[in-house]
Amino acid sequence: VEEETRNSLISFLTKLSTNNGQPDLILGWNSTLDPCKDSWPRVACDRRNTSVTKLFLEGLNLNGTLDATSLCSKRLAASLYLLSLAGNNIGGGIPDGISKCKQLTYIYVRGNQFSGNLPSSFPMLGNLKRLNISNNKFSGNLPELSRISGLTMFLVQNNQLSGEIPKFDFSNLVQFEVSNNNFSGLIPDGGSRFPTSSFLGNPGLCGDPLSQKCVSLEETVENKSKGVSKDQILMYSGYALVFLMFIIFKVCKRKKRGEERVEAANKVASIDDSIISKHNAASSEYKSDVSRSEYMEISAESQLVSTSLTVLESPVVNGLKFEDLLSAPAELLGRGKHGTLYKVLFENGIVLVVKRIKDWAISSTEFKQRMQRMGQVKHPNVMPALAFYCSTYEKLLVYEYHPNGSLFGLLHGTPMSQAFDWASRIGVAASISEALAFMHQELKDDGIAHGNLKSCNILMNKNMEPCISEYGLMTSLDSKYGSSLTGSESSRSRAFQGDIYGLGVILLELLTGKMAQNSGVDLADWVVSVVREEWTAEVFDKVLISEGASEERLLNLLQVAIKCVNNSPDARPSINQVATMINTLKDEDDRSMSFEPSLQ
Ligand SMILES: Nc1ncnc2c1ncn2[C@@H]1O[C@H](COP(=O)(O)OP(=O)(O)OP(=O)(O)O)[C@@H](O)[C@H]1O
Repeated sequence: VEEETRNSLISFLTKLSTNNGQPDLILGWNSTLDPCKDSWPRVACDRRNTSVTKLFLEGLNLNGTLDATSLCSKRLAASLYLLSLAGNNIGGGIPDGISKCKQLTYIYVRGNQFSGNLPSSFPMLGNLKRLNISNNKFSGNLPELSRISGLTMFLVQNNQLSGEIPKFDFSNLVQFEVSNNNFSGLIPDGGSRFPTSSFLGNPGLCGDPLSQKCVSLEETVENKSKGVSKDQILMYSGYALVFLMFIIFKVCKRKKRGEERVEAANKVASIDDSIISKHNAASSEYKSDVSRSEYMEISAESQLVSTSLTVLESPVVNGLKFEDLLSAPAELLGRGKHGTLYKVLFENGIVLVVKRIKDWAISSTEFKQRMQRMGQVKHPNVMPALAFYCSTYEKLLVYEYHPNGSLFGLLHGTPMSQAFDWASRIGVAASISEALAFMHQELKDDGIAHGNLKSCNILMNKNMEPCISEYGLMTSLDSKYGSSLTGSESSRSRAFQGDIYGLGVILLELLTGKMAQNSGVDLADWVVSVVREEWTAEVFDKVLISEGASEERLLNLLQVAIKCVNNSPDARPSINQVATMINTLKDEDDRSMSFEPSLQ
C-alpha cells in the first residue's frame, strides 16, 4: 500500500481520537509498516493485499471528528467500501467531502454524537447499500437519498431529523427505521411494508402503517398556495383556509356517506337480483372447462343467501363486486385438504386468487369477525386477504396472485433449486420465523394460529421474498401438528404449537432439499432417525454442501428444526425463541460472509 494511503489513514485516525494521544501506536498503525501485508489492526484489504477496503473502528471510545479529506484521499477513496465507526463518541458533522469516497457501500456510524445535517452531496454515494446512522444527534432534512437505488438498509432512528421521508423504492429495502425523529408528512408509498414501530415517535408523520391518517386536503391546499408569497401573514391566512376547508370537507363527507349508505343498500339488492341473470348471461361467454364450471357452482349456491363481497382495504380490489368475481374467467390452481383454489383473470389485467373453503365448521358471524380481525394485523411477510365473501353455503377468500410460485416450488421444482443458495435459505427461514412470531403475538389472544403452515403456503413475492399465505384459514386436522378443532384453551395453544411443527418441517426442507412427505416417508421422522444414528451430515442438501456452505451453520439450524418437530407439543420452543435463534444464526452468517463488524 502506497505511502499516501498510510498517511491518510493515520491522519484520519488521529482526528478521530483526540483523546487517545497517539492513536497510531495504540492501534499499531505505524507508517513504517504496511496496512495490508503487516496487518494493521482493524483494517481489511483486498485479496492481493494492495489496497485497503474496510475499516472496523467501532467501540474504541473515539471522541474526535470525522476527517473526510484524509478518509477520501484519492487512493484510499478508490478502494474503501466499508466504514464502521459505531459505538464511539465521535462528534461534529459528516463533512461534504465524504461523497468523494465513491466506493463506500457500508456506512455504520450508529451510537455516536454526530450532529448537523447529512451533507447534500450524500446521494452521490451511488454504491451505498447499507446506512446506519441511528442513535446520534443528526438534524435537519434528509438529502435526496431515494436517488441511491441499491440501498437495502436505512436505519436513522433516534436522531432529530426532520422534513419528509424521501420517496424510497421500498421494495429494495430490507431494513428500514426512522422512529424517534421529527419527520413529518405522508409516509411514501410502499412504506407500509415495514412495521409501525419503524415510524413511531415522529409526531408529524402520517399515513400507512401508522394509525394517524393524513388529511388529504393538505395536498390540495398546498397546491393552491403555490406561488403565494411566503410571508407570515399569508401563511396564517393559509392555515385559516386549511381549517375552513377541513370543516367544509367534513360536512360534505358526512353528507356523502349518507348518500353512499343508500346507494350501497341499493347496490347489494341489485347484486343479489342480478347474480342469476348476470351469471346466466356470463357463463355462455366463457370457455367452459371443468374448473370454470365448478367455480360457477359458487354463484348457483350463493343465490340462496347472498351478501356482497367485503373488501379488506386494498386499492387493487377497491370497487370489486362479488358478481365481478363470478363473471371473470377462472382457472383451477389446486385442490387441497381445506378447499379449492382458483386463479381469476380480470379484463383490466388484474389477476387474483380465490380460495373456496370447504367443510369449515365455523359460523358466518365468527368467520366474518375472524377475517376482519386478521385484516387489522399486517406484516410485510404475511399475505393479507384482500376480500372475503361469506354466505350460509360459501366461504370465499380473495388474495393477490403471486406468479413467482411457492417455497415448495423453489425447493422441489426443477432448475431453480440449484440457484437457491444457503444465504437465501437462511434469509427465508429468518423472514418466515419473524413474520410468524409477529402474527402469533398479535393474534394469540384471539386464538388464531396459521393452522396449516407448509412450504406451498409460503409464496415468493415479486422481490423473491417469502410471504406466508392463508394465515388463519383453518385449524389443522393433522394430529401430528398437535391441534384439534375444539375451542378449549389447551387446543388453542396446541394450534400455535402446531405452527412451530410446521415451521420445523419447512426448516428441514430448506436444509435437506427433500419434500415433507415423499412416497410415504415423513421427512421429520427420517431426519430424526438419521441424526440418532449419527449420520447427521447425510441429511443435508448436496447442493448446499457443494456450494461450500459451512457444515457448522447447517448443524446449528438443524438443531433448531429438530426442536420444533418434537413429537411432544409442549417440548417445542416458543416462536419467539425460534425467531431469535434463527436470526442470530443469520446475523452470524452475514457477518462471516462480508467480514462485517459486530456493531453496525
Ligand atoms: N396467491 C397465490 N398466488 C399464486 N399461487 C398460489 C397462491 N396461493 C396458493 N398458490 C399455489 O397454488 C397451489 C394450490 O394451492 P392450495 O392452497 O389449493 O393448495 P394446498 O395449500 O396444498 O391446499 P390446502 O391449503 O387446502 O391444504 C399451491 O401450489 C400454492 O403454492
